[in-house]
Amino acid sequence: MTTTPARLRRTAPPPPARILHLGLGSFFRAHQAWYTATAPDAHSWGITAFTGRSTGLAESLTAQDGLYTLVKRWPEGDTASVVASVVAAHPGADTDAWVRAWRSRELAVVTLTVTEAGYLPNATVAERLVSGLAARRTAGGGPLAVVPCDNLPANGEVVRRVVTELAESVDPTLARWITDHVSFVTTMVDRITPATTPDDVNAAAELTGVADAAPVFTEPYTEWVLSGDFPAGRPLWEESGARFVADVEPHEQRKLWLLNGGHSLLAYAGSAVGHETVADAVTDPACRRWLDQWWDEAARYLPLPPTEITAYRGALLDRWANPRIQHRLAQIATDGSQKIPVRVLPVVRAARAAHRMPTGAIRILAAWIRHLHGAGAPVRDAGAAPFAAATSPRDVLALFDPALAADEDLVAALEDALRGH
Ligand SMILES: NC(=O)c1ccc[n+]([C@@H]2O[C@H](COP(=O)([O-])OP(=O)(O)OC[C@H]3O[C@@H](n4cnc5c(N)ncnc54)[C@H](O)[C@@H]3O)[C@@H](O)[C@H]2O)c1
Ligand SMILES: O=P(O)(O)OC[C@@H](O)[C@@H](O)[C@H](O)[C@H](O)CO
Repeated sequence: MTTTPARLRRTAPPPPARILHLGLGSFFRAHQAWYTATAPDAHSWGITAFTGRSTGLAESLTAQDGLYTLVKRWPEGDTASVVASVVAAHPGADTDAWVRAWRSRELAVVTLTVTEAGYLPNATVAERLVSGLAARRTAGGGPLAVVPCDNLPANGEVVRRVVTELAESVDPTLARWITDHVSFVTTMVDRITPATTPDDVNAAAELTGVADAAPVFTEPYTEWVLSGDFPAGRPLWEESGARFVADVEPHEQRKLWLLNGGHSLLAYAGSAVGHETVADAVTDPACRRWLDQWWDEAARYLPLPPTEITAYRGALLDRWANPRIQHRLAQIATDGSQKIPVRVLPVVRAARAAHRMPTGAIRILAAWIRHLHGAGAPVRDAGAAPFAAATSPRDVLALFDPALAADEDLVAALEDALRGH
């Protein structure tokens, strides 16, 4: 006799929705929602989450009361828990729910995971935030904190700038209200969370015996470093392992250059030699050599003790070698035009200022240019067109930064790398 699998259902009232999230996807559910759900005051902090546009995930989560299974993939096996912090899930197009959430007096924190491209001036994120803040002001709502959680340096400052500039152009009194009522928090986030596959959905059901249309698979490691004020309070995230610091920058540079820069190297150079996942590429001796060269170069400019950097590099190798995390290089390769400037170019500039030639960084740039012309992972990047149309390496550099294009030695080294020297 076959039995119908159990479904995820809440058995207790949900916590009040005091957090709003934009960018309901895998990473938010493995990271911010998990920190909230595992904090000792989880009963006081529920999350209303919105997708960018899609409807599927919001529908699946609504059908299971916002609950989902978080599977941690240890090298030796999986462990599962149910995350209960998401109390409502809406498609991004549900503007009524959006305005309602912003007008709520309970709302204290707004978190974001909208990809690097979401912070570009032509993206709709700033518009959505400004519309929400305007609705809040009209409703007489109180102060709150906006907490971006994308891989972007000084992400709090970036959001502050795009939101206040847009508000200023729409209604200068709204811009002043935002300055008085909204705190923009800067964060560094880390937890490798590949997109969930249909096989993962089956694996989660087998592991737990419960049908879940939207499980999330992630690595055991997690890190969250934050700096900024929370004028209306926040969950006790530090009890779940988050760190509150005066300056996020050194942590952010360590992570963006070593982890994300290393990922981009493998995504372009590793996929070009036939690798599909990070775990495959990192066990290839040639890729490891390229990685070590890039890490040695980037490490010179990190304002951190060498022992800390060495320990982080060792931890990264362990995390990436976990064969049970199927992190596809094609996923990491997306939106290179937004990622290269934050992951690679700061090291290029620092090296050139020190009269060094950053050969490891040049390898990443050359591999990315080849990728734009068909090598390795497919190109999925709305900003790629001008770079793909550039007729020389100098023109590619000029699109990023004219000062780099004026550096004759750097241009020559990039041309050499593209000729395969
Ligand atoms: N996956 C990871 O390992 C990881 C780790 C650290 C940080 N991040 C950050 O989180 C982001 C999302 O990763 P994910 O794995 O959750 O991806 P995902 O595809 O599962 O979810 C992304 C969500 O963001 C929404 N979105 C995308 N662009 C948007 C925009 N312009 N405006 C509004 N919403 C938008 C999508 O619709 C979706 O709801 C990454 O781009 C990265 O900046 C991811
Ligand atoms: O998520 P993205 O697209 O910004 O970048 C891809 C990966 O480099 C990234 O997701 C890392 O896995 C993550 O930043 C680890 O915390």
